[in-house]
Amino acid sequence: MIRFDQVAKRYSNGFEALKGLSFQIDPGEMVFLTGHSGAGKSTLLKLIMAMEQPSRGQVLVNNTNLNRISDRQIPYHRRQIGVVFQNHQLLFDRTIYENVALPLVISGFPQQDTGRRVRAALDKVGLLSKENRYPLELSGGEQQRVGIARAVVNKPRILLADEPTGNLDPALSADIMHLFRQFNEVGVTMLIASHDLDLIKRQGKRVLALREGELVADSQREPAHV
Ligand SMILES: Nc1ncnc2c1ncn2[C@@H]1O[C@H](COP(=O)(O)OP(=O)(O)OP(=O)(O)O)[C@@H](O)[C@H]1O
Repeated sequence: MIRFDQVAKRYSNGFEALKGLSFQIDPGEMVFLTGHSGAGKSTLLKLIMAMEQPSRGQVLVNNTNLNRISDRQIPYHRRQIGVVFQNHQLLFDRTIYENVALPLVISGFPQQDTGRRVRAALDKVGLLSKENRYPLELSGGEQQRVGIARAVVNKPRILLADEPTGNLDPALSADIMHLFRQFNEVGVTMLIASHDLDLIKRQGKRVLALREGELVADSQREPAHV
């Protein structure tokens, strides 16, 4: 569950990126977040990750109020959340296997079980045969799928994606959406920030629309109009 109660975010330069947002995403939902460049989408995702703190209001994730968690609890909180970025942020001097294993290594996951988990994640994204290759030997769509395998290797209950199809052509973007739906079908809560309104419309899922830091539409309650 993700809940925002009257959340505002003012950056230290005084800019108010979010202006009093309230919404709730239930476990197992798949929701899109849309809005113009600068509308506040990445800020909203960073608040869920506890990478930024709200300047007003509260963010709750799985019943934990992020205003109240200590620095020590933050790594545990982040382990429950997988994140997929537009530019996938892979390490180019490491193999596909090593890139996907990284979150497990960081969290101290037992080494003897790492191979099984990494291969299960690579299998889900259809890249099991490429585990010994390096990122630059893969296409852009394949690199993005490695980023998704890395995001799900910890089996997070929540998956966030920030413009995950921004660099991909329509066919590859549709493949990525198909993968996301498969994760959602096994219970992963998904929040996907995207500008691609056509792609979003085709998914037939709930859409939250931001404009200048305000929630201007929630398609569960009214038709989205951005
Ligand atoms: N650390 C920061 N300090 C000051 N202002 C910031 C900071 N991060 C973001 N902003 C500003 O907050 C606003 C919202 O940014 P944000 O990245 O959340 O938007 P976005 O909707 O994700 O945009 P895009 O689609 O272009 O990534 C922008 O005007 C941005 O310049």
